[in-house]
Amino acid sequence: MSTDALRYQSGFGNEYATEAVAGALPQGRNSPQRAPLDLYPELLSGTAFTAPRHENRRSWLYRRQPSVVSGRYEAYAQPGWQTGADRSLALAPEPMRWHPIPFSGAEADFVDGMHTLVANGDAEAQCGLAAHVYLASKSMTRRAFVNADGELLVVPQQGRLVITTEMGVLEVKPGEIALLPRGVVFKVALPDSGQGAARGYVCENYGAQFRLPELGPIGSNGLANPRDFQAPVAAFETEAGGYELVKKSGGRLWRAPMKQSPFNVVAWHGNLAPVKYDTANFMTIGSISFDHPDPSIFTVLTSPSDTPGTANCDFVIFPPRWLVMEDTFRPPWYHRNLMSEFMGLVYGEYDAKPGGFKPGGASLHNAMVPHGPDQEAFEKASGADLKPQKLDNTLAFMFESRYRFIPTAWALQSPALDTDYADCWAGLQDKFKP
Ligand SMILES: O=C(O)Cc1cc(O)ccc1O
Ligand SMILES: [Fe+2]
Repeated sequence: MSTDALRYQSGFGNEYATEAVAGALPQGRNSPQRAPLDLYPELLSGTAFTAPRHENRRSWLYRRQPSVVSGRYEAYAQPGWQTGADRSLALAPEPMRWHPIPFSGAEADFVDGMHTLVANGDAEAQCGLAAHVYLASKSMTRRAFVNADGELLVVPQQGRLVITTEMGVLEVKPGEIALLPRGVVFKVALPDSGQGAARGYVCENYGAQFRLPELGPIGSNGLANPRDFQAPVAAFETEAGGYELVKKSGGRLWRAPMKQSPFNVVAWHGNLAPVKYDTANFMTIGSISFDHPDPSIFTVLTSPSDTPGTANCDFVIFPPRWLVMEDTFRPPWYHRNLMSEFMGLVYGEYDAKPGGFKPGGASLHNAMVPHGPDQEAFEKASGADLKPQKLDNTLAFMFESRYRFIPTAWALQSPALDTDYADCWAGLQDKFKP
């Protein structure tokens, strides 16, 4: 598959249709007695057949061999990739933070380089998510991956990724994100690997699929606009030879040999598709009067739970923006939240933690754990001249969930764990003047 001139189809959850060879898509029906070019029709369902129409996601793939043609699976060891909450862990209800997660020096591809930092919920119960960091130094070549446990939201922090999927190729760089549906086979190449390894964050969402948030009184435009999402056009590999398919299923990894490339889809149509999105296209809204608004105005995608407004996961970004609020403490307020907050930083500085939170690091503020600006941010913002100010060259993000996140043993034992994190608030004085 050539990546010279990647082409995309615009939109989020619309009915895409694409063929790498003209005439490969059947017309007027999905499954003719013999499909054009003798391809095999295969249905990929991302929701139950009977999901309401506005939530229903499925695509028809027309391929040289159906996915069922596969060797036998055997267990595959990847101890870094954990699934669901480990409730045996007694964890003090304290704020936690990690310095940039260091590269170990060990050669690893995107799958082997995946390390779970925190997880909640239960993949079998289809609720919750894991937040992973990938540390990858080599491309996947004759190796592909598929996840039956959840969809993957990939947030590159360092290095570009070329993500070859069954449905075509996506290229993403830091500042962009990729959303890979549950069940779609993909592999990840590192086009910049000569310049060092690739690092980024992944949200593995076991729950309802990410979708665009409701806009309410904002109206019919704004935040992440659907047309800025890009799905790939159909593309398939022609090189002969086998593959290893690694599959995550039931919290375990498995591998099977395949005689053919799984990237053999010649055409597809439907509304279930991998997509990419450039956060530079996010139409950011903020206060033009006073007060710091709730960060829900920065929601890019939301995975709802069965309680309205109480997300399984909100993917929220803190992009470059103007601050103009009058008589206002402009950074985030001190707060305690019912929801649990996992944060990462792609580049720049985060205004609540200008010194201590670094790109490639992470923080965790679980339900009702108090947090807010560190002392440095508090003092700067309480005395600042409130002229219009551009927060520029910055991109932080949050995976916010109704379920408490449990760090993994790997994250707790990591040298990147910032054991002095709470000291950033220790100097805040009682300045009350009765
Ligand atoms: O805690 C954080 O840094 C994230 C956050 C940002 C914000 O602007 C308001 C609330 C909130 O939880
Ligand atoms: Fe917060």
